[in-house]
Amino acid sequence: MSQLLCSRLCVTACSRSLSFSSLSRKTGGKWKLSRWYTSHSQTSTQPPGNPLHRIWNLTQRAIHHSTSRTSKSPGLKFILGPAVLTVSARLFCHVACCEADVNNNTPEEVILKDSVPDFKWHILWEFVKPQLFALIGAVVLAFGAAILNIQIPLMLGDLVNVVARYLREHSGTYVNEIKGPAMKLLGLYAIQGLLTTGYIILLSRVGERVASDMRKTLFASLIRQDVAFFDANKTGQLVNRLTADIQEFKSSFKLVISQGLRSITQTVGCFVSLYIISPKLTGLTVVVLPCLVGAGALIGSFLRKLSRLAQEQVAKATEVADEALGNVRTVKAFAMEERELQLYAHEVDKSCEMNENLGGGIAVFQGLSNVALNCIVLGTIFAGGTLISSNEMSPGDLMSFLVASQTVQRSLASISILFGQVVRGMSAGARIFEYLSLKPTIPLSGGGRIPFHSLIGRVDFMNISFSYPTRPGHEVLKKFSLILPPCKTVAIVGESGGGKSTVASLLERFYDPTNGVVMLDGLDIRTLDLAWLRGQVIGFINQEPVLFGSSIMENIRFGKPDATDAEVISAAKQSNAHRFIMSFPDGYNTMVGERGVALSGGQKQRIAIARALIKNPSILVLDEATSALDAESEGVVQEALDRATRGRTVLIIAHRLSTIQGADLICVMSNGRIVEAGTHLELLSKGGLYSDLIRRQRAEGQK
Ligand SMILES: Nc1ncnc2c1ncn2[C@@H]1O[C@H](COP(=O)(O)OP(=O)(O)OP(=O)(O)O)[C@@H](O)[C@H]1O
Repeated sequence: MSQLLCSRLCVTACSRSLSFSSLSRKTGGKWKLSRWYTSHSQTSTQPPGNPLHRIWNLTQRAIHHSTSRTSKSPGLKFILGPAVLTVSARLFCHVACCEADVNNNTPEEVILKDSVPDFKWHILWEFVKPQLFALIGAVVLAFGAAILNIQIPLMLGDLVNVVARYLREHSGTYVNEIKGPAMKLLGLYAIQGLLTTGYIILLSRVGERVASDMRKTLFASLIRQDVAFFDANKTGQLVNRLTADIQEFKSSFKLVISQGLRSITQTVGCFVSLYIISPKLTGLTVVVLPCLVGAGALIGSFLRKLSRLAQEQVAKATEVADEALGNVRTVKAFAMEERELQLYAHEVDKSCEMNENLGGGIAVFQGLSNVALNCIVLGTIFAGGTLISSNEMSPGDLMSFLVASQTVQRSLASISILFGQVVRGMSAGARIFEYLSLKPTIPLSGGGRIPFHSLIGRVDFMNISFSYPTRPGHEVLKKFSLILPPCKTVAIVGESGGGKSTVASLLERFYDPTNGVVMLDGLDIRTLDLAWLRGQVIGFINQEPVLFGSSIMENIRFGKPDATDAEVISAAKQSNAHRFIMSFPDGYNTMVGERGVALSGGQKQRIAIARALIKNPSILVLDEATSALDAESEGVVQEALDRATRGRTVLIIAHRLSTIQGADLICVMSNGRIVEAGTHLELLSKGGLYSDLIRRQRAEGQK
């Protein structure tokens, strides 16, 4: 907001200067010029008859004296001060505006919030390399546009000098006099327009291509990470890298090339122009500059602090609402609506108060900026007029100084905004690159072998010890050993948290054991091709199957991307899904909704079974596949599972003991170890943990 205001004022001041010259051409008279300027000052921001008006008249008289060469100027010392303000106070306003960039994080905030990893230039280079020609083109065009921008103030000065000469000498016709420099200027504007269009087109092409390459590479890198990586990193955070961070990086990248290059070139170039026009004014500017930057930084940091506090308060209020709405059933069950309402209202009131304070701060700041901006323009005209009257400057020089100083101010303001943007962009880039250079500890491809012989399907867990990487101190499996004989069904039961699902995860090679080996047909699974192992050997069905938001056909085909429609239908028939699928109007083309919301639990489970069966796996892992279903659904799904498990090595992780009584081997797990093993009848006759579990479940079932 404050920046907007500043730019508006900057544009106003600039357009005043430009219109000043153009009107002088149109009217051809100095007093008309003054009337125009005075009336504009009055109608836009100044009350009539204010001191500004008087200063302008004095300046105008000085110009008049200068052109008629009849009088001497007042002392230079009285006028240099205001002129210096032209550049420096505008800079002050811009710096303060940037500091008070209340809607964005400032560099310091970004640095404090995240511990930013190193920015890896070589990774950026890999993305930029394919776009190098377009990028060089954009840089050259942007540079050209900036160089022309340095020329424009000087040419405007020439134009004003022509007007002034005409006023003085009245030689030739006005149009003839002005035609040459005006046409040159027009030509310059046209070329600058073309260069600007060209570099923006090229730059946005480069930016978009770099960003889309980055997105694809980042997604590829993320999706290939192992499961442990996803245990340690929140999904929201990862999605943020793909969206917000890449967007931020792209904006910064484009801004640095366009605005950065242009602003630096213009600042240096226009400073040289300012020095050539008036070394004294320029010298004083350089002296005053640091004080104003300091003052701007102080005001800015105060406003920034207010803004941060207000934002934190808004976040607190949102948190309260989020929690209440997210747990609305609990809130209602305890009749706590009123209490939640009060909590929310309290936080919202606090945030309102803080935002009002911030608004007040910004308003005072903007008021000061406004006054400063107007004073500066007037100061320059006053000072410039005095210099003109002492023959140290021509009216054209004054024009050039005004426009060049405005260009410097705008460029410096852009650079200070840019600095924040560069820090934000580099932090975003560093976070993206951090994930790009990650290597998965269990790579999907990487030289693993595919056995030549057809699989027998024997699995050996040999002396396995395992801790999850996110909890290295907590040993989940302790010297765990188990054999899954080929084409037999082995069930694991036991207390919650005993490590049953962990066994299945190790077979899928979601994790590697800390000690011990998992063997498939006598081969260490770490030596096998992982994509083959997961894609063709092992079928996995868990308690809450996750479907993708596409059609039923596509969801089943997820198990085997090259499967024909006939194969999909056959898998659906095996899993008892065909009939219900055909009862939908769109059949296999029915969309299942996000995460399968448009289907019942039993229907989703049968589609998941079809998805696992379509790849005809030698080994099937069922992790509590029926425990979330009601009795009726369980019957249909169980029937499908019985059919699916025939002729395969099956590992069942079970809660409901009724579903595994027919298993060839039942293992009871406790505290990361197998404590009992045998058939259902053998274990019952032992009267140990298993019969306890059965007794408890029967008792619960009778309640
Ligand atoms: N991704 C993980 N990261 C860290 N610890 C985990 C992770 N998954 C499971 N654990 C821990 O490992 C232990 C065994 O969990 P596991 O899921 O294998 O038990 P379970 O026997 O299948 O339990 P349940 O029957 O309740 O599903 C538990 O203490 C659990 O907290």
